[in-house]
Amino acid sequence: MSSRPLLEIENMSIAFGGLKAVDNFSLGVNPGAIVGLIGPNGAGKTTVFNCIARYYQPASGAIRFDGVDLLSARPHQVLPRGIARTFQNMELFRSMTVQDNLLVGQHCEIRSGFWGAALSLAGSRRNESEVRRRAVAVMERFGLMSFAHAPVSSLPYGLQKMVEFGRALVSKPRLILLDEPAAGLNPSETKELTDLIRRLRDEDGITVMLVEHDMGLVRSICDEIYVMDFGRRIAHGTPDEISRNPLVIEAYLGKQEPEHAAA
Ligand SMILES: Nc1ncnc2c1ncn2[C@@H]1O[C@H](COP(=O)(O)OP(=O)(O)OP(=O)(O)O)[C@@H](O)[C@H]1O
Repeated sequence: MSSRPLLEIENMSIAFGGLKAVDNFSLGVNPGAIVGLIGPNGAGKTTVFNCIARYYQPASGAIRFDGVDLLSARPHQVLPRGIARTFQNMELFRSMTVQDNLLVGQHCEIRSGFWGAALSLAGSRRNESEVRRRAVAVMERFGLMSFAHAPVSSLPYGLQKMVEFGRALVSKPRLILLDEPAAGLNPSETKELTDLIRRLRDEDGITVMLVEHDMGLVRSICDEIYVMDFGRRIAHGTPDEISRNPLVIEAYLGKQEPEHAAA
């Protein structure tokens, strides 16, 4: 295993108007790790993801992926570099089928646009069939095969979340960013999700970074946890260290119900 972090964020800051959403934040995610990013509502977690995904441009600081500067990348270059993500409020094409949702966003690999179709380029056909093969493999793994041709809107919420998760995997990312993957799931779906995330790391070697409010899930699968409050990093450590950290307890108890933080 390489000793260099796969993802490094160094002293990153970004403000919206006068609000420092992320304030001098640093983090390192080692290859093959499952890393949690937690904190009370509005702490800046999704903003960190949006900076990594290049939706937001930090005012200062650095982000490196596999040792290479990521801040010079445009949003559409992030997936080809090996970073995929899911969204807090699922961004799916609800009237499209499950299979088509899995293929959307893979256009960096399916190069069969106008010229590909017009010229019947062998290379573009090969790319397309490879991406389709991977989409089928993801549907099989996620129990979505029987819904392949159903519109996403016809699926129960838990399965819709699986579609979004699955879509992030079709590109075979090295790092996946999961934004509240367990939100809205019932306990048995959360258990399935937990097993799935663990298997992706153990069997596929995918590095995982997740933002999540379900502390049971975070504690059970994360190797390390970073805690944010008011845009700043207030703690970093193992799940046990984090659950005993007075700053973390104070950040949660000050803002949320005690049982939420202590869970
Ligand atoms: N595009 C934006 N414009 C203005 N303010 C923003 C923008 N994006 C985020 N913010 C603000 O930045 C702060 C951090 O937001 P962010 O969504 O990153 O928090 P979070 O930790 O993900 O919260 P939650 O757990 O509730 O999702 C919040 O005060 C939010 O209102």
